[in-house]
Amino acid sequence: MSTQVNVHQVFARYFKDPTIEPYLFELSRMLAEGHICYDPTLIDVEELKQAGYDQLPDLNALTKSPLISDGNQHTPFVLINNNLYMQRYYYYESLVLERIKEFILEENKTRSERFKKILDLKEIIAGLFGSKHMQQGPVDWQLMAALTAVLHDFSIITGGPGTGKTTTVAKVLALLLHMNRALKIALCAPTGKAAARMAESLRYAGKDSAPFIKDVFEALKPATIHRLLGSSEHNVRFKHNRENPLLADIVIVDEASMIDVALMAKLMDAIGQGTKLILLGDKDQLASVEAGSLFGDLCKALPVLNEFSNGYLDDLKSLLPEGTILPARGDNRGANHLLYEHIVELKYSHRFSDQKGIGKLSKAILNNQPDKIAGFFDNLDEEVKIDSSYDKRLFEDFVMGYLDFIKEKDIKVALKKINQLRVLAAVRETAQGVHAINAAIEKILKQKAGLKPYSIFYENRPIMVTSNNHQLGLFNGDIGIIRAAEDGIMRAWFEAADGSLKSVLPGFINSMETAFAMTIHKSQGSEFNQVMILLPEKKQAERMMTRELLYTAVTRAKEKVIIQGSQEAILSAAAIGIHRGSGVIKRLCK
Ligand SMILES: Nc1ncnc2c1ncn2[C@@H]1O[C@H](COP(=O)(O)OP(=O)(O)OP(=O)(O)O)[C@@H](O)[C@H]1O
Repeated sequence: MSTQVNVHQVFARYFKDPTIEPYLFELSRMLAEGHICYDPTLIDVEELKQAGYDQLPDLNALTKSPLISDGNQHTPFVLINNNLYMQRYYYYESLVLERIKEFILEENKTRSERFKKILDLKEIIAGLFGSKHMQQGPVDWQLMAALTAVLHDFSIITGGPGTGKTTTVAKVLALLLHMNRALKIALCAPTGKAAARMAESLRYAGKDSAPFIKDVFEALKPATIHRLLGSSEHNVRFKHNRENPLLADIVIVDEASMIDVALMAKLMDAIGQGTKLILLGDKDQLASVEAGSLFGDLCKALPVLNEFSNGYLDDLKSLLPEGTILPARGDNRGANHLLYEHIVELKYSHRFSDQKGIGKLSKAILNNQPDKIAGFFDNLDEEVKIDSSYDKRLFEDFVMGYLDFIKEKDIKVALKKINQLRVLAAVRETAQGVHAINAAIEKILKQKAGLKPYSIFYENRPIMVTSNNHQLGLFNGDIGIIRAAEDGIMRAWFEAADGSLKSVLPGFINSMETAFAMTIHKSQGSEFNQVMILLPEKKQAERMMTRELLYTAVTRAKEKVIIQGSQEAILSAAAIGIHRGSGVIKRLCK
C-alpha cells in the first residue's frame, strides 16, 4: 500500500465509523485528485480492494450515519443529489451557487429599467461595434457578450485564446463609463502575470477611445484575487468579505478557469449588492490546481450556450442598428435555467486561423480528432512542429532563443524578452520533467552563451515566485530575473503591475524556481511567441497527459509551437478528457 493510500486511510479512520469508512477513504482520494465530491454509487470496488477494503458496506449506511446530513445540519460530510462532499466543499459550492442566484434574482427586478438606460447608448454601441470592429460570421458574439454583460450583474464570457474576451470587456467598460464616469473598476486574475496582461490588453483595446475612457484605462490597477480581497500573512480571513464587501461597481475576473472552489466562494462573498461581476476564461483550459473546475462546470451547466429568448432578442433589436444580425431563435431548451442568457461563448479567434497551425491543432485536440492531429505529423505546417525523436539539436536551437534576453542590457526590456519563449513540461520529475529540463538548459547556455550557473542567484537566472510574499508585493507565478544592480549586488527584478521596474534582494523571496522551463499548469495565464512542449515518454504520458493539458500548452504559443513527444502520446492525450466531480451541474438544473 502506498504512502498516499495511507494518508487517505488515516483520514477515513479518524471518524471512527467503520460502516462508512471505505466511502470516506474514497472521498479523501477524490479530493486529492481535484474533485469536489463524488457519487458513491459509482465507487471503484477494485481500487478499494487494493486498499484493503474487501467488503463494501451497504450504501444505506451513508444515510444512517450521524456524520452525514443533507446539508441542513452541521455534519462533517454531506450527501446530496447522490454526491458525497466534505462539509467545507459543500459550503463553498453552495455559497457560489447562492451568490449567483442572488445576482440573477436581483437583476430580474430591474431588467426593464436597465434596458431603458441603455437605449440612450444606441449611437455609442453602433460606434463601438462599427467600422474598425471585425466580426467573423453573421452573428457578432462579441456584441452579444458585451450587451449581456452590460445588462446583467452576473455574466460569463468564455472563449479560446484571442477570441476577443478582453476587447469585449473594454467595450463593456466604455459603455458603462458613458453611463457613469466615476465607475469604480476592479480588475483581477488568479496570478499577477495574468492580471497585468489583462490591464495591458485593456489599455491597448482602449487606445482609440474617448480621452476620458483612455485615462481610466491608463489608470487601471490590476491585482491578483488574493491582493484584491486583502489577504494578509497574519489572518486567514480576507479583509473583504460579506460584512466588508469590495468597494467597486464592477469586478472583472480574468482566467477564471484557474480559480478553485474555495477562492471563488470567497470572491463571490466579497462582492456586495449592486456590484457587477464578469468572469472571463476559456472553459476548455485546464482546471484549477486546487479542488474544483467551477468555471467549466458553470459553462457546462447550461444545456446550450449562446441561445437567447425571443423577448431578449427583441429588446436587443431596439438597441442595435438596422440590419444587425441577431442569433437565430432557438428552441429555448435552456430557458428555465438560472444561467440562461448569462453566458456567451466567443467563437472566432482573431489570433489564430482555424485553417492553419496553432488554431487548427488546438481545435483538433479539443475535439479529439486523431486524423486532423495526425495531419501535423508530416511537419509541413509553419506554426507547428512535432518531433518524435527528441532531437537534441532542435532543443538546443530553441534554447538558444534565450540568448536574446541574456544579451539585453536593459533589464526592463530583458524582462519582456524572457517572456518571448518558454519550454513547457507536463511533469516535474523524470528526464522530461521541469527540473531536469532546467538543468539541461543551464548546461547548454553555460557552454554556448556564457551563462554562469555556479551559485543560487546567478546573473540572468530567470525565476518564478512559487508562493505569495505579501511584504515584498510578490505573488505566486510572478516571473523575474536575477541581475546585479549598479552597486554590484545581485537582485531579483520584476515588472510591477503599473509596468515599472522593481527589485528585491533574492534571499528574501520565500520560494522560487528557475523558469527557463515551467510546468504547463504554471504557464496558465501566460502567453509566449514560441513554445516548446516536452512530453514524457508514452507510458507515463498516458497517465499524466490529458486533452486539457495539451490544449493549454499548445495555446500558450502565439507564433510557433514545437512538441517533442511521440505521436502516440499526443493522440492519447487528446483522447483523455478530465472530469472533475462537482455538484454544480445537478444543483443548477434543479
Ligand atoms: N472584433 C475585433 N476586431 C478586430 N480585432 C480584434 C477583435 N477582437 C479582438 N481583436 C484582436 O485580437 C487580438 C486578441 O484579442 P483579445 O486580447 O481581446 O482576446 P482574448 O480572448 O482576451 O485573448 P487571450 O485571453 O488569449 O489573451 C487582439 O489583438 C485584438 O485587438
